Amino acid sequence: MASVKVAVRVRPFNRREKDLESQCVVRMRGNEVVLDQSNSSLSTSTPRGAHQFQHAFTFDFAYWSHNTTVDEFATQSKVYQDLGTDVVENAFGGYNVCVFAYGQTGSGKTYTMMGSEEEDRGLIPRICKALFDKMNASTAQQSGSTFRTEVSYLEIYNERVKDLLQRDPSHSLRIREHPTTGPYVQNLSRHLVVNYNDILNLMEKGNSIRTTAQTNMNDTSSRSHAIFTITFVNAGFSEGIPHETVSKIHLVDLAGSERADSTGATGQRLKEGAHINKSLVTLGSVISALAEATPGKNRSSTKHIPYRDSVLTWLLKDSLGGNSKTIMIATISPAEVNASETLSTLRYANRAKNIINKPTVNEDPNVKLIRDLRDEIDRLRRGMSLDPETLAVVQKELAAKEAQERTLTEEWTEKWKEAAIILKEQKALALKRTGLGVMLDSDQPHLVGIDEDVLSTGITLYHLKEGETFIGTSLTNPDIALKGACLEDNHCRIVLKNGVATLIPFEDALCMVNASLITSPVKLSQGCVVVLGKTNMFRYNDPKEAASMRKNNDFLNKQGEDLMNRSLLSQSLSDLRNTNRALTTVDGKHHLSEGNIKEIDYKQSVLELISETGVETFPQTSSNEIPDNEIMSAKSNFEFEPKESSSRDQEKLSPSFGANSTGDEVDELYKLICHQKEVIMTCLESDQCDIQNLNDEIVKLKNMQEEYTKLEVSSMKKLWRSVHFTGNRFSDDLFDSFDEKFDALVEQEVDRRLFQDRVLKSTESIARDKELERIKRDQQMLDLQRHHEKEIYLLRKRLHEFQQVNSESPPVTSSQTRLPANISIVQYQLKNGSHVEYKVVIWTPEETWTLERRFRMFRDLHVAMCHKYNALVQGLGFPSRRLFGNTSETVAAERQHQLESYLNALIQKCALQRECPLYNCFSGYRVAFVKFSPFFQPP
Ligand SMILES: Nc1ncnc2c1ncn2[C@@H]1O[C@H](COP(=O)(O)OP(=O)(O)OP(=O)(O)O)[C@@H](O)[C@H]1O
Repeated sequence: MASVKVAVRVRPFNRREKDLESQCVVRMRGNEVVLDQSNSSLSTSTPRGAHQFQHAFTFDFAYWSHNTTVDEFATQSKVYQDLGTDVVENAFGGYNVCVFAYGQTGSGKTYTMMGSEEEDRGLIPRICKALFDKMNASTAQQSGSTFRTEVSYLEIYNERVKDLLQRDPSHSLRIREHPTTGPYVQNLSRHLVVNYNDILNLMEKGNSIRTTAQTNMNDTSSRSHAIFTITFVNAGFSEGIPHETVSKIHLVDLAGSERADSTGATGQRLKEGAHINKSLVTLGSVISALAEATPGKNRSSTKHIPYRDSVLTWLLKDSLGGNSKTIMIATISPAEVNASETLSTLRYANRAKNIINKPTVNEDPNVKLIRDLRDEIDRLRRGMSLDPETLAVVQKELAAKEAQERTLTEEWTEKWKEAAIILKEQKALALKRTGLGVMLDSDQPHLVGIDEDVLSTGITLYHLKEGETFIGTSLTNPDIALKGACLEDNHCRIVLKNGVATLIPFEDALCMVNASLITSPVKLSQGCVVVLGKTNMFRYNDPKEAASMRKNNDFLNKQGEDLMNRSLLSQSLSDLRNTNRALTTVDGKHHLSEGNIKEIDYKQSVLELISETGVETFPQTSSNEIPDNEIMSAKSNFEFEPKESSSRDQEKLSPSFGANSTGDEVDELYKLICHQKEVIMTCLESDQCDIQNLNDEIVKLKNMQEEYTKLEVSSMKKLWRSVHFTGNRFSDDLFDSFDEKFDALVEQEVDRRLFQDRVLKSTESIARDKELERIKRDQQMLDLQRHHEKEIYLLRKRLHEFQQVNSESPPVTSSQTRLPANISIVQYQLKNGSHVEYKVVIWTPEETWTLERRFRMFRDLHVAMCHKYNALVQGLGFPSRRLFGNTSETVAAERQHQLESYLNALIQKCALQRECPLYNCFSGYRVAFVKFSPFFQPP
């Protein structure tokens, strides 16, 4: 049994409270919180009278974060030390934990739970960091424990549950109740995380989706309850006894309780507020009901707990009065204006102190059974020495228990080992999104399967073990089981030692590394291509070697040629086996040349294609050439072993084979291909080359070329078949015809590659030119815009001077007052590595001055303006608050534009208001701006 721990935190005055010159009515003495409340600050229900009320409450912790000047000031770090460290300890101990922040809107819940900038991080990121630090320390000490951490993040908005970590969080999820583990959200995504950064990224992603809005009380008010859940598994052996615990850590940032009048909510905001209040009222009822329930008695029979009355309480059922160690943080405002809401929060928190939970260690049931059996065995062993009469019975029982314990331990150990391997591999693997693509990466040496089967759709990644990894067919039960042509049962092994992988082929096994046949051990290096048998192709990756090569620019010099060979994955698989001869190096660059391609034994692949029909083919040779004597022997085979033939087959053997309809089709197609190439070249050479159009034409050409190859191969197949089935003489005509077709195919292939090379180069240069052109155009536009802005102001200045000289000139109309200045944010800079400062230039007809302002100052300006000009400023698109990444380049660049537009829109809108110091301003701009807001005070 453990009661809910309750902490109270008071925040600094916010701008509204400062503007109202509110008094601080909260005091703290140790863990006691005192609220001094005069009748003026009481709610309307309080009786009138000139009394001063004092309310004192004692909590487990009281945090004074109102002003930094006093010693008791509680920082984010202090709050973490008191509350967060316990959360981490309990998670490691296998307990469920829940931390939730409750309080009036704008009282500091999100600040306490999430925090903001690096040094101001709140409880959730600090807990996550400590959790991983502890896991890493435990792994470094080789404690034998393995960990698995998963996170999920949801929000309850208008009583609907949304997944904050899904691409499309618009749908709402259903809540179900498991008979033993309690309520859960069906289909909520769970994400495996292996380090702190993974968690931060997910948190940032969720926070950016979370529903927030601006209210009078808070410029980024959370309009939903958010539950960040970490599921943490800790498994391993200690002193020969297995242990496995699972703990759930719920970190909850509730939406704020609010009064419609103080938040200024209407429409959607009012509806949200009603839902928020409803669930918080239910939370209050649950807390009251639990607090009133007598500890020790069966609560459900004595008091109904209305968990199901709201989604929030239903989901937090276990955390309130159930299996969890729970902490409540009540956040309050120090101001007199909020005294009645502060009192209600303190009463709420005071009640929560009385909730008694029943936390238990969430141990794997099998592990628990093993431990119980061990205790039982120890007890039986002790009994053996004491009572010789019952010895036989005890011995029998002991043997049975020991056997049961052994089996269970073995089973668990197996499961644990497997889980540890999977976890290790999962740790090594990372799935990253890169633009439209998804990149599967690993930090261990591995082979990536390149499947020759066009129907295969997945990617296979094989990690290499330290030591030996055997590769063969499934018959020998190797580490990597493959199938395919020319694969030996025991094909090869890869030895990984001190980060170096060596491929050792078994006798007669067909293994190639970078297209060279290997018969003795070969060291594998980053990017090399391994072919095992005829159809299994892999790329070897060694992430450490790749990193060091990247660092030393090795891939640009020393191993240039080798790496180019490796990059031949873009070539067809048959070619890849012959890459050594497919390229020549001239001036360090690689070129495909006709001669080289002739050397690629293209004939070999065509022969392979033909052989698919089951027709005898020329035997293969290691040099991939077809020696004349082999052809002669094939010829004689056909001559001396005649086979029966049909008259249809006979027809096909006609010497005029090349002139049949297929031949015409081929010729026609060839012409079309030539024409298509013309089309593409014309498109490339034109100034208006449209890339999309070009791509379509290239696809057409590719299809034609494929069709051409297909037709040629099929005509050759027919030829072969006719020779085979008729047993006819292998005439010189036929042989020439066959040879001719080979040549045509080879020529076509050479042509295709040269053309492809040419198109590629032209496309790249077009794309580059277009990009440069675009950048130049943008720059010119920008310069022009700046120039115009300057000119407009000079003209306005002259107009103004003219008006002053000529006092009879007509008064300025309000439409002329619209733009008293123009504001540009010309650059931003990272200061002291901790925050970004934006350089703001204010151009007025009189003068120009420059300011350096950080984001926080813009926000203060916005809050002040909202307060002063209200609805006018609300919709101006002030950039939303980011919890993390404020110092990142992307966020700063994005904000630069947003803030610039915001400032210009702000002065445009406000300058039209009579009460605004910029209204009808035609001189003394600087003074008017400073009066408008101290933000514009020149340095
Ligand atoms: N302890 C604190 N120290 C400094 N600033 C604080 C503190 N607590 C809150 N603030 C500031 O007060 C403002 C409101 O805080 P926050 O957004 O955390 O309130 P909230 O209770 O989460 O509000 P809501 O319920 O509307 O979401 C923020 O600008 C925040 O930076």
